[in-house]
Amino acid sequence: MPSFRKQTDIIENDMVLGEDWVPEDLPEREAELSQMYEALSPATRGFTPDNMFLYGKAGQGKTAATRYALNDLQLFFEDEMDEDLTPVYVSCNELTSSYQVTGQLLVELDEDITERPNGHAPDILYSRLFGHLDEIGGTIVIVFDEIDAIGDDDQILYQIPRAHSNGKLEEAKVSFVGISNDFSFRDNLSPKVKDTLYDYVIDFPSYDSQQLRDILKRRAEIALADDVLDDGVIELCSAYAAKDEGSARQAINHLYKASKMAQTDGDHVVTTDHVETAHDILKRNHVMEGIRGLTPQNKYVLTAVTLLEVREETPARTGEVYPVYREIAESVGSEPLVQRRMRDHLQELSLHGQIALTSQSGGVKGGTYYVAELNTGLEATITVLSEIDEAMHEVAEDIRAIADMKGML
Ligand SMILES: Nc1ncnc2c1ncn2[C@@H]1O[C@H](COP(=O)(O)OP(=O)(O)OP(=O)(O)O)[C@@H](O)[C@H]1O
Repeated sequence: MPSFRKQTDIIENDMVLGEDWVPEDLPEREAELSQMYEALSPATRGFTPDNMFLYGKAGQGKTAATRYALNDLQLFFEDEMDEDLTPVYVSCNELTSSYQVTGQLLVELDEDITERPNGHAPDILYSRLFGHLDEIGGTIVIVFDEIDAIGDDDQILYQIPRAHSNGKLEEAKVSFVGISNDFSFRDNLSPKVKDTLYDYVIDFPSYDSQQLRDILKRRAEIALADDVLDDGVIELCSAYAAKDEGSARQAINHLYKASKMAQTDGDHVVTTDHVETAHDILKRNHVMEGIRGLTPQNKYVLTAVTLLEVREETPARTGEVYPVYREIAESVGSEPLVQRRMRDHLQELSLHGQIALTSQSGGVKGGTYYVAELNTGLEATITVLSEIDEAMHEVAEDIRAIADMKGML
């Protein structure tokens, strides 16, 4: 049973290590910020700022830079301008159409609207949106995070820049910042949207290990007590993040988790051992999140590959995975797919990173074929599979028993 015990004072400010903290300084993003300031600068002369798209992998400071620039512009407006600057942040995650994004914008702008409107004609929704924006007035910058979720349904990116000339907006000067991890999104916009946008496209290249170290040092100075980090802690957190995607979020999470562990253990110093353990936990959480998001069929196919793994029968060909998958699907009361469809699921799992598919040539008939093996931690995978439901729990625990017996865990 857990119990409370006296903790040491390693972390002085948890919020500084949290996701919403906006850093006071982003020296690694000076070049990107200066392009962003250029795009926003028309606002300081009373004109509509230019639209922009920010691209880069996860944790590269796109959101932090946007908040930083807009906070700064807001201060400028307070001191120098007769009108307000209003930033509006919308997460487009899971919003797959311009209609849904417009609905979400209405929810953000109007406190009386608690649910995204549904069933109205798009024009009505746009009129309501522009009516609200005009009521707010001044300069408004809408930040669309994960804008690529809308796919090719990109009307909203046409509506905003054209709203004045189409007579839909009278007062407010509105532009947007689109944030995305998908580099091809801007190129794949419809020609109508591309023609309308006067935009900046700003790339955020991935941080290297040295940059991640600098980011961590600055963060540790504000968040942690003095002299609580052992030699090598910052370096190890940065190295783990750099080895993956160079995400500052990942580096900060390693430091935060390791510091929390040291603190709850009653230690006075964070050591590289704490970082190693933090890394294992974060990696495991990541595996778990990935598996939880899979469809049931994907999970059965993954279970089959996991069983083959503990039987030491991987890498396995599709034809070898299939009977195992079939038996698992049937044992949990699900209709098995035909082999060809199951192969599609193997491919999906390989795209998501849970299994590795390697092509091999030769075989009886010649040509190439694929072999599959597990690409995630065995124990974490079995644990998540066992949490799906009662039937899967039994299957997964049988797999765990074999792995245990063979000393694989
Ligand atoms: N140059 C930097 N200096 C200090 N902190 C940074 C820097 N870059 C990123 N961070 C921090 O890293 C974390 C992730 O950054 P942010 O959310 O801006 O990434 P992002 O590129 O928007 O990622 P995503 O696409 O996943 O949303 C935040 O806590 C942010 O404050």
